[in-house]
Order: sequence, then C-alpha cells, then structure tokens
Amino acid sequence: MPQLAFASSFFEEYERLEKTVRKGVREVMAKFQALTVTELLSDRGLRLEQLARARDPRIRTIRINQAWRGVVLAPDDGGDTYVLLKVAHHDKANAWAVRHVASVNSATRGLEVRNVEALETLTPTFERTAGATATRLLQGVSDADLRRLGIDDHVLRVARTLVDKGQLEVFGAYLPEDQFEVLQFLAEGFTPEEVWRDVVAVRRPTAPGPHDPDDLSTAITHTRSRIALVSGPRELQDILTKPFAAWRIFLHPAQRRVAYRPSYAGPAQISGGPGTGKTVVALHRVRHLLERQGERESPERVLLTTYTNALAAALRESLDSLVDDPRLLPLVDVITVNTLAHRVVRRATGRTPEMVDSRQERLRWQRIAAKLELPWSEQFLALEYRHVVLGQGVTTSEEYLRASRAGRGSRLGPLQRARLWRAVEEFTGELAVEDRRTYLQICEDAARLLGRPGTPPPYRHVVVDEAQDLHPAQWRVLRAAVPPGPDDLFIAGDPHQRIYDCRVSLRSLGINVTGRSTRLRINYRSTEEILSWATALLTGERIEDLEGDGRDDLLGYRSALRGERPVLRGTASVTEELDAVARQVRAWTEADVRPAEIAVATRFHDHGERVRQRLEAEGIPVVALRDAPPADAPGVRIATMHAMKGLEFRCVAVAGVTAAALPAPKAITPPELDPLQHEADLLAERCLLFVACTRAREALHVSYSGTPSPFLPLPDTESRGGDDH
Ligand SMILES: Nc1ncnc2c1ncn2[C@@H]1O[C@H](COP(=O)(O)OP(=O)(O)OP(=O)(O)O)[C@@H](O)[C@H]1O
Repeated sequence: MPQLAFASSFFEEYERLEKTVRKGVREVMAKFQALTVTELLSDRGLRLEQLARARDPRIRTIRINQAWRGVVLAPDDGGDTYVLLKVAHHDKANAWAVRHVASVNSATRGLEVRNVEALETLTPTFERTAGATATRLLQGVSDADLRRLGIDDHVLRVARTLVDKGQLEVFGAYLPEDQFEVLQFLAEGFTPEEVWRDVVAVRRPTAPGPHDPDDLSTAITHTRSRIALVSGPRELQDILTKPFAAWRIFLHPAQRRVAYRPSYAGPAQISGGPGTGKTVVALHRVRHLLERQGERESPERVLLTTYTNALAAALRESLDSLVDDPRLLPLVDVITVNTLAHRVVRRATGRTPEMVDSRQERLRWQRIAAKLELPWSEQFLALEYRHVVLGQGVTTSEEYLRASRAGRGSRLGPLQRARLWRAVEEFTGELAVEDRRTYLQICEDAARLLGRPGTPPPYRHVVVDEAQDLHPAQWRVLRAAVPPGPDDLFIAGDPHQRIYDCRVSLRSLGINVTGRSTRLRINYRSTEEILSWATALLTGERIEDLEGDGRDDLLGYRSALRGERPVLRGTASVTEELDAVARQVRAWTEADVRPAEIAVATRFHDHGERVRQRLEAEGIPVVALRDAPPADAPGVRIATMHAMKGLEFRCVAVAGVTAAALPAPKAITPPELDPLQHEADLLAERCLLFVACTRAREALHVSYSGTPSPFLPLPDTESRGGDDH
C-alpha cells in the first residue's frame, strides 16, 4: 500500500482552494490510500503522469478533476511514499512540475525541492550585475563552512553572487528549503556553528548513515519540519479538514528554536508583529515544558495565561490537540491573570469579593471628586490610581508623595498629592467596607498573598500570551506565582497591539529578559497587501517595547502570502455604508467563504448592531462574539475591535471608521488635562484599528460614512468603491 505524505507547501495553498477542488483532493488522497502501488500507477482516473519536459522524472502530476492537478513526488528508489507537493490549475501545475527537482540535503539529510529553471536563469544575471560590486553578502563565510552546512555546488554559486539580503529573498522562493534557511541565518549574522546547532543539528537524524543523494524515501522520513506522513484514513481526514492547523506540524525554524530551546536561564521573551506565530510558539513552549517533565515523581505545574476568557478557551482547545499525552494536560491551567488572582484570593481568604467594573469605578471617582470638592475629573483620578498608585504598588501617603509620576503629563505638588491621596483612601475605604474590589485590586491582593513568607508559588512555569496589555499589578501576580529561576516565565507579546495603555518596566518588576529575547518577522496569517496597508497605520508612531526600556519597530516584518489590496470605502450616509458592507460580505460568501470565517469589527456595539440587522435583512446568518458562540456555530462574527484581539478570520470588514468613532472621544484624555496621557490614549486607539485590520487573512474591507477617522490613509481612487462618494 503506498504511503501518503504532505509537504508544507501544499498546506500554504490548500485552504485557499475552492470547496469543490478541496473535495477532489480528499477523494484522490483517499483513493491513494486504498490502492496498491501497481494499481496506483495504472489507475486511469488518477493519471499519475510523468511529464515529457520534466527536469526530474520523479516529480509527476495527478488528476484532481477536469481542471486541477496535484504535483506529486514519486520516488523511483523502490520506496512507496508519495509526497503531495502542490495543487494547482492544470497549466500551472504542469509548469511547476517540469521546473522543479528534488534532492537530499547532505547536512540535514532532508528532502528539498528547487526551481532549477529559475535558478539557471537568474544566477548568470545576478553574477553579471554583482560583477562590479566589491562586497558580497556571505563573504565572511568560507566555502568549506557552507558545504558543511549542506550548501551544494549549485546553490554555492548562487550564494556567491548575492550582494544583499534583498537578493537572497528574491532567490528564496526557488532555492532548496533547508539550504535557503541556512543562507538566511548566515545573512542575519549567525555564525556557522550557531547555524549548525539551530538549523542543521535539530533536523539531522541522530545516527545518519552515508549520504545517498538518490535515497529520497529515507530523506522524506527525515523531513519532519516540512513533510507530514499520514498513517491512516483518520489522520488523512484530520489533516485535510483542519489544514490551517498545519503549524502543529510545521514550525518555522525561527519559531522552533525559541519554543524548543531546552532551557532558558531566566525569563524569556518572544515578540513580533501580528500573525507571526507568537501564540503558536507559546503553545509549543508549553508542550516542551510538559514533555520535559518525563516521568518526574512530583510533576511541575504550568500556567498558560492570556488576556481574555475567550482567548484562554481557544488556547485550551489548541493545547489539547497539540499535546498527545493526556496525562500531561491536567498539569496546565489555562486561565487569565484576573481569574488566577481571584482564585488565589478565594483560596487564601475563603471569600469572593464582588467585582467593580470600570464604569462603576468611574462613577465612584466622580462622586468622590464632588464630595471632596477636588479640582480633578473622574477620568484623571481613575488614571492616577491606575498608573501611579496601582502601577507602582503604592500603599501609603508617604509612598505616594515620593512616587514617580513619569509618563503623567501634569505636575502635582506635595499639597495636591495629599489631597489626591485623600481621594484614594476614600475610594479604597468605601470598597473595603462594601467588600468589593476592582480587578486590579484583586491582583494586588493576590500578589501580596502569594508573596507571604512560607507560601509556595503555585506554578513552576508561567507562559504568557498577549503580554503587551498586562498591567504592573497583573505582572506582580505572575512574578509571585512562580519561583525565580530557569524557565520561570516565557512571555509572548506585540507592543504594536497594545490597546489598554499599560506602561510596564518588566525589569523593575523583577523580570529581566536581557539576552533571552527573540523577535519573529514572518507573518503567516495575512497577505503582504493587508500587512503593508495595516502597518502604514502606525508609521511614524513611537512604540515602547515590551520591557518598557526602549523602542520597538516592525523592521523586516513580511508575509509570503499574496492577495487583493484592502478596500477602503467611504460613503455619504450610514445606510450606504451598511449596504456596502452587506454587498462585500455577500461577495465573500458567494466566493465560497463560510460565514463563520468572516468577521465585522466596529469600535462600538451600536454600530455592530446596525451591521447585524443589515446582514440579517440580507439573509446572511450572524452571531455576536460577545455571546461567546461555539467555534462551529454558523454565522458571520460581529465584534467590537477590542474583542477581535488574538483572533483571525479569512475575511474581515472593519466598519464605522469615522472621525467620531476613532479615536473614541470618551477614550481620550483632553490634552489640557494631561498632554502625555492624551498622546498615549490616541496611540492606543490607533493600535486598536491596527489590531482589527490585522485579523484578516485574505481580504480586508475598511469603511466609514461621512468624515473618515484621521487614522485612515487618504482614500485613493483605486481602492475606493467607484459608486460611493
Ligand atoms: N510555522 C507556521 N506554519 C504555518 N502556519 C503558521 C505557522 N506559525 C503560525 N502559523 C499560523 O499563523 C497564524 C497566526 O499565528 P498566531 O496566532 O500564533 O500569531 P500571533 O503572532 O500570536 O498573532 P497576533 O499577535 O496577531 O495575535 C495562525 O493561523 C497560525 O496557525
């Protein structure tokens, strides 16, 4: 019986295929599994054809349906494993098949595929243009080192022509995969020893025999990072119905390096723009920490934490399908920091205080300001309490007098501070009497309880996702929940997606990631068109890094996926905008996108409600994300931009992006009250729009009626709807 395998290049495109083609692929693959090799080769329906002009006779095509073909690697070394490399339209599949050649990497022993034709055409051109240039990209690396790292003669010639990283990227799509990665790492400045350790050694079999360039079958089994072997119909079904979960199998080496590093001497951090796989890496890190525990007698508990309950639920689900050993899963708690804090307080005190939400908190500050006849607004008081008092864990008036107010744009002299502290005492005193707490107060309590001498920290490892929005009080809980030491904290986050204005200096909280920090740069979610459009929203903004000590940027942030440019649509009226959104959603569903793969994001619930009604009138099923629908509930998702954090959809419409909604007036501190806070609030609103737009995988539609948000680029005729104003 032939064995089936899938290359990661196949998954990159499979999801985007039309439903009927995907069905064809499933049927063909099932047939593959049912036939013997002889039957397979002679099957008239499949037509496992060798192509006349093929550069590699082992790369063949099979028939998926009338118009579509699969490209298959059929080893001729007696092996019976067939690798599906690609599915494409007839002509494209044939063109691809004739140009590519398979080979075995001499260092990793993995299977690679290269576009020989492109390399043969490009190399002489690049050699000619490079001729006059004195410096070359890899001039510091010897031929011997390159060969030791698996670079063959053909690729060596290419490597020697390269002048800069841009050229390497141009070649990237045509080069054999492992060799391309080796060159990328070297180009980034890694030493040959580091590249050997991080790229080659992690893939090379432990006891490799002599290098046999023709033994493709063995090479296939060595290519775990890019080829998934399928053992039975169930696995086939799994792999083809959840292709977007391909990351479970294929981590990019940059991701693997971080997730599976045996141990970090202390807290480690991974950052990167939206969709770079930070959540995926955090999940794999948890798997690594679990699997490393082996048969240890007293197992070590792990906390996997994130910002919202919905995200925690999604992490739990992903973790369950990533970790094979069911005995390890109960060792992990997947909960938000607030839930953890609540739990700690309940266990220690036996009481569950009633929670005060931010609206109730504001009303209380308003009342206190009036009662004490203070000159400050409730917003000012709430922010002072959040950023200065809770931010620094201030508990007495003396501490408050001395507290740094860096980042606050107003001066408060000693007398003013004394007056303000009266308000803080009033606020905390009232809540204490009523046995009520805000979420951050609960965190403060929990950190104190966990820090009591003799209290054993509940976890041995803490893995944090969406770290950019955690408040210092929440960090204190996490710091206290795990003893300082190797692999204590693993932190994933993106400061460009900071939407709650949390200013944190991790170092001052006892979390020092120096030397253990990595940035991911490849986006796996969105097309380059969506990325560059969304990234432009943040151009020129100063973004503080996760540690709070410097600046972050999106240098080198890119996607290999290509698609349509986002549409920015302005209309004269709300009704027209709703019509435009409905038309767009309809167009997506007609193009075979399931409603559940579409989301509409708005700044406020009320505009979301209008969209919901408009779509329902159109007969399109709709569900509101705030009703926490099950993952498989049918219907277009309607959500606020805040609720879109951490999620992704094939198609996203961001609606109501008007001057009145973004920035939301209520979220912005008036500049006369505090100019620094004003700027910080504006940035958080801008980042919110960035977050909403970067949830889209394939298509993005941004709309407004009347005056557009100042965050939006000026509309150009090409990306605007012709019939709208
Ligand atoms: N190596 C990989 N191969 C294929 N797909 C991947 C890989 N890594 C991540 N992905 C996919 O890319 C998408 C984004 O990943 P993920 O959600 O982990 O990114 P993120 O950096 O946490 O994003 P954000 O910060 O925007 O929430 C997911 O659909 C994930 O399955």
